[in-house]
Amino acid sequence: MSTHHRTIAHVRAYTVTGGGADYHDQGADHWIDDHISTPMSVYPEYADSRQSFGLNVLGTLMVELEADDGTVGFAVSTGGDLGAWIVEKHLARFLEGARVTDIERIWDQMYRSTLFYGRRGIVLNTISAVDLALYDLLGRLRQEPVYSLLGGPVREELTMYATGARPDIAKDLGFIGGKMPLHHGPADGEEGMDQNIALLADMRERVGDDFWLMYDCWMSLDVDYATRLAHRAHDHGLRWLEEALIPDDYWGYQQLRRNAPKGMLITTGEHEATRWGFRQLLEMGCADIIQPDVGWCGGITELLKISALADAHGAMVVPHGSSVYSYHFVVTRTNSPFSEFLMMHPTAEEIVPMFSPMLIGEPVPENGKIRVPDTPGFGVEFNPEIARSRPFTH
Ligand SMILES: C[C@H](O)[C@H](O)[C@@H](O)C(O)C(=O)O
Ligand SMILES: [Mg+2]
Repeated sequence: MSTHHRTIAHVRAYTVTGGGADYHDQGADHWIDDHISTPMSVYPEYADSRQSFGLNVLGTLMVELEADDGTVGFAVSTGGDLGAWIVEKHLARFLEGARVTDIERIWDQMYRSTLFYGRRGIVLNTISAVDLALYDLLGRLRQEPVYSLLGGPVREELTMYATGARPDIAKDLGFIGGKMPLHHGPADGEEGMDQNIALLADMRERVGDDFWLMYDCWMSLDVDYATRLAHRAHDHGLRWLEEALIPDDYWGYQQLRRNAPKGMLITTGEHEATRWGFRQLLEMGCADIIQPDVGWCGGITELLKISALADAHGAMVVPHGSSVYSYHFVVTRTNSPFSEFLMMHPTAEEIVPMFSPMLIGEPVPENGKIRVPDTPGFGVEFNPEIARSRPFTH
């Protein structure tokens, strides 16, 4: 029977804790939780650790789809119990019995049916996970990698930059640039601002003039602070300033991009979702690079639309994290010239797979490049040694 006639027989949603797709859920003493500037830094009791205000409360959501011939596709995103409930109690009805190839209709039904409580956030993370699982299933049924389903690769391998505390080590590992978390925001005053600049200056000294350095501000600044930071950081060759403001402040981003020194890129979109959210960013001229996370913005089905919109606006699309799910997309688009690799080693000194230890076969950069797996679907398997639970059924 051709794939076109295959239907989805079973939908199952599992949750997993301890790293993986919820990569912020790490142990103690990890660089990713070490006094990073956040929107909660205005409250001193939550300034030292993001886990202290609950960044890791969600956990990983794993969606498994089984076709009527027993073929199983899966995907993971951030979503935990809440996502599992949405899949089992609400979205499963649009999947079971539907044709595996009806991806567009399924997305539309998931989106429309959840509008009264959805639109973005956890609901879009969940819709994304289902959509990615559908692509994985379709790839496995057709025995093709997902990038082939998307029109095929436009390049042989991906060029990667690293996000972590040690751009100097990232340079030695062959990455094209290093993005550091910003440690101090407005609540830390001018002293904090000086420390931000001192760290950047120190890194610039270590990596030389040609290596890209970026600051990830994780939604924690205001326009005035971000503008001043951008101008001081420009003296040290900062390539881009990322997610300086809260995602809802489109007007602030518009102003910041106007204020930024010539040559410095303003980037955002990691916590934005759907073609409509990105339309707002693009039409208002908020960013030079948009950074949708394919596990949060609506999945591949939505990222295709977001990417086309961005292309027409002359903006690059450099997806946030999301491992194989973004690699298969990025390799098919000319307006996504490079990719992010999140350094999940506790001190960012070694390369470990981004969603480690959850996936088997997850590719890692070698000399700063990734070859996207050509095995069916996204080319990864769920690690059977990882405990998962199924909190709800239907
Ligand atoms: C390093 C940042 O604070 C975040 O943890 C990370 O998720 C991010 O924003 C990124 O762009 O990778
Ligand atoms: Mg970021």
